[in-house]
Amino acid sequence: MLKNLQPIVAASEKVAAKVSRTVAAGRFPLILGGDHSIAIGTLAGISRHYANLGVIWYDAHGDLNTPETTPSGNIHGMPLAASMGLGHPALTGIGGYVGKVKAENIVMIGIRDLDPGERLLIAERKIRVYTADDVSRLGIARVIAETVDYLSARCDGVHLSFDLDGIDPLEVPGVGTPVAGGISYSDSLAALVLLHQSGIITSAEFVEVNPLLDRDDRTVSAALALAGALFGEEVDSEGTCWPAVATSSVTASAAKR
Ligand SMILES: NC(=[NH2+])NCCC[C@H](N)C(=O)O
Repeated sequence: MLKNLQPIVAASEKVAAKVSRTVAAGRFPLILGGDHSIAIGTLAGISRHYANLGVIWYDAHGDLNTPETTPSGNIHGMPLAASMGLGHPALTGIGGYVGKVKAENIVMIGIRDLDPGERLLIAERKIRVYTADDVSRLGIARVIAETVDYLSARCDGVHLSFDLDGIDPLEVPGVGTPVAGGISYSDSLAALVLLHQSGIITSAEFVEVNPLLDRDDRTVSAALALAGALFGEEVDSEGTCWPAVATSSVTASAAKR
């Protein structure tokens, strides 16, 4: 059983059409979710403009389930599979074509919660994965450098699909499916600075921000700072990004007075 299939199909078609127009107009599509099912629409809208769209999937989860493998029926666990052409035809066919992303053009970062069917798919299709543990072991700078090298050699555009649950939930609690042991917020911010410097990112989305589950707006602020970093906003020595802290530092210094 797929939960909320019809409303998600309708929303995905709308997102796909709008995002496609944005790319066609030569502008940078930035999509803010919403749960990760939104990626079905964004990738459908973007990929038609590229021969080999690369995807960086920054996430705790694989989101590679199909109706056969899903443990929950939640479509936000399926967007990457659907974009590869696997799953329910109503989802794989969004935008009027099937197969938006090729397995060899995907790099997953932060992964630490995979269902059995997802593990199988990753192994079969040889999808490139950096787990959260790989990031601690290799360092974020090396992971991003390898990702940039790998994708820039084969892709004519790169979409960043950034799920806030890729970051450790102790730092960003406002997500629906938190998994312990995530990438630190400061490493994540560093990743976005490095991606900005690489110049390879041609579209991006930030998803799974749920203000109802947030504490002290931490997740909302993090998402704003990460998006800012992707566009070259300055990050200070503490790893905070100016647009997100501008108000809070003013309040903090006002409070001290
Ligand atoms: N975008 C997400 N938060 N996905 C979580 C997916 C969790 C689980 N693997 C499922 O398919 O139900």
